[in-house]
Formats: sequence, structure tokens, C-alpha cells
Amino acid sequence: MTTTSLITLSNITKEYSSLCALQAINMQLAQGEVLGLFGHNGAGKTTMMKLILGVISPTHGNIEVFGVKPDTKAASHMRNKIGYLPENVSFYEQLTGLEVLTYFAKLKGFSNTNSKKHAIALLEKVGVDHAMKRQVKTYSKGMRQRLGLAQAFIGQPKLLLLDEPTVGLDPIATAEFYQTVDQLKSQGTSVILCSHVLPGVEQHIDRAMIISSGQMLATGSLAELRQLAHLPTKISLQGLDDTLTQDPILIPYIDQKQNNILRVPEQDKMDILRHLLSLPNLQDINVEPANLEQVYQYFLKEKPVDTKSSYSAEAIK
Ligand SMILES: Nc1ncnc2c1ncn2[C@@H]1O[C@H](COP(=O)(O)OP(=O)(O)OP(=O)(O)O)[C@@H](O)[C@H]1O
Repeated sequence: MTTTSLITLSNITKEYSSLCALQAINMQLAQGEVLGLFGHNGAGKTTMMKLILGVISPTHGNIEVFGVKPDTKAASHMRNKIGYLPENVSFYEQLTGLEVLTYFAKLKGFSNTNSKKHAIALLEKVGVDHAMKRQVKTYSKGMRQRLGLAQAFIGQPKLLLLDEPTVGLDPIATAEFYQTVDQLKSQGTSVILCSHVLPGVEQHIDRAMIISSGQMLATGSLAELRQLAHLPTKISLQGLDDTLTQDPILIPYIDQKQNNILRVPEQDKMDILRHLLSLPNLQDINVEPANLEQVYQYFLKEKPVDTKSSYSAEAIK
């Protein structure tokens, strides 16, 4: 990667007493890059975010965020550039949404006048402006989550760390959230987001990192991970019927249960597609590459015994 890294994790291990929450993790995040961090409960995702924030320190290894160690005094100047949505948002229940957000904006350095203006604009953005004068204790789960997102977006951060950002959001709010991520990315913000809800995430991330029990299993773009996992593309066909089962080029790829479906490895895909398009009775074709969920399942099943055998897209470059 030629661009400067905003975050560099070098050989990071984090132990809590006898429990190793993260083991020998290496990771870089470039400006404007969106990384999806995926793993089961207790895999170490929140621990990684807390290390990047400097809330906790690594047991071994080195972390740099904006060129400084995040758990040192030197990092105080970079904190205003970071937005963080914790896994469980909680606010001062007696304050209104507007008061909460104005307070956080002031903490981030906004003046009295500007903090209120900025807070109102953000409440509009996340769709809680209609309730901004109500106490937070009257908010629904989704409204609290939206307020949490507004809090993370304060001051147009250069780095956003979002732990389960879509939990409790309805489908429209989820789509609006991803639109905001795309917009911030286009303005140069780097984002790390953890999510257990995989459908819908893949179009918005540049790279995925899959961790399990504190170890990195795989990292790369979805296309790179598909290739590493040798997951075939599903091609559904209409109109070929007998031609398909009698074509020696296509026979090896026919699905065992449905003979109008082919499962084609990435390296053969273009040749097979060209061949299919030359067949006169082909009526329709639908091409589905493996999705994030399938890629995730694959790497979790293939869990290597140590970090040296983890999969990295670097290996296929
Ligand atoms: N302060 C702590 N003291 C002791 N163990 C901890 C502490 N914080 C986290 N852990 C342990 O570290 C491991 C990783 O936890 P972490 O919260 O990073 O997981 P996660 O991937 O974010 O999980 P989830 O998806 O459930 O939020 C877990 O086994 C957890 O119990």
C-alpha cells in the first residue's frame, strides 16, 4: 500500500490476566479506507477498538494512530479527530437529546453557539430532530442508537470506530447509516466497523478482517478473500436444459442437486461465461459471487492453529 497509514498495529497482543484477547495482530488502515472487522462473540473486536482508542494498552507490540501511540499523552491532540460508537451506548438519561449532543460537541472543542447548531444538524441527519427536546430516558432503543451515531459523527472525524452501528436500527435508518459512511469515506474519513449483521455491509467496506479467539484468520478485499477461499461463483441459467447436461465443457461445474445451476471457480469464470453466451438457446443468466457471509463461514471453519497460517490478501498479490 503506497498511501500513509492512519493506523498501524504491529504484532499486537492483549492479555487480560490469563486470557489472551488478541494475539500477534498486524493491521494497517489507510486514509479513506473502510475496514469491516468480523468475528464471533468474544473474538477480540472491541478489544482492538479500545487499543486503537488508547483506552487500554497492548501487552506486547506497537500501535500508532495518526503517527502517535494512542495510550500516551502525545495522543491527546488526535482524540478530537476520532469518532467512537461503543457497543452499548448510554447517555445521561435526564438530559434531552439536544443537550446530550451539545455537551459532547463542547467536549470536542465546539463553542457554545456552534455546538448547538452542530448538534441540531446531526440530530436531523440521524432522524432524531423531532425528539431533540425530549429526555433521553423516553427514547426507544433505535433512537438511542441514532443518538449514539450522531455523537460519533461530531466534528466530522478523520477516523470513525463503530462497534455494532446498526444494532436496533430499522432498515431505512440502516440504509441511511451506510450512506453516511460512504459520504464520510468520500471525504477522506477512515472507518472501522464491527458487525454481526453481514448482509448489506459488503458494498460499503474496502476490506474485511476476520478474527477468531483473538487470532486473525483472514484479511483482504471481498474479491481477494473469495479467491483465497476458492469459493465458486453460482451461475443460474434458463433455456439450456439438455444442452447443459450434454456439454463436456459445462458438465464438471453442474450443481449436484439442480442441473440449471453451475458452480464455477473464479479462475474459470470468464471462460465459462464466454462459452455460455455463445450458446444460441440461452434465455437468461444470473451470476452470484460468494457473499460475505459465505466467505466468513469458510474462514471460521478453516480456522488455522496459529497466526502464522492466517490468510492475507498479500499472499495473492
Ligand atoms: N476487561 C476485561 N477483563 C477480562 N477479560 C476481558 C475484558 N474485556 C474483554 N475481555 C475478554 O476478552 C475477550 C475479547 O472480548 P471483546 O469484547 O474484545 O470481544 P468482541 O469480539 O468484541 O465480542 P462481542 O462480539 O461479543 O462484542 C473475551 O473473552 C472477553 O471476555
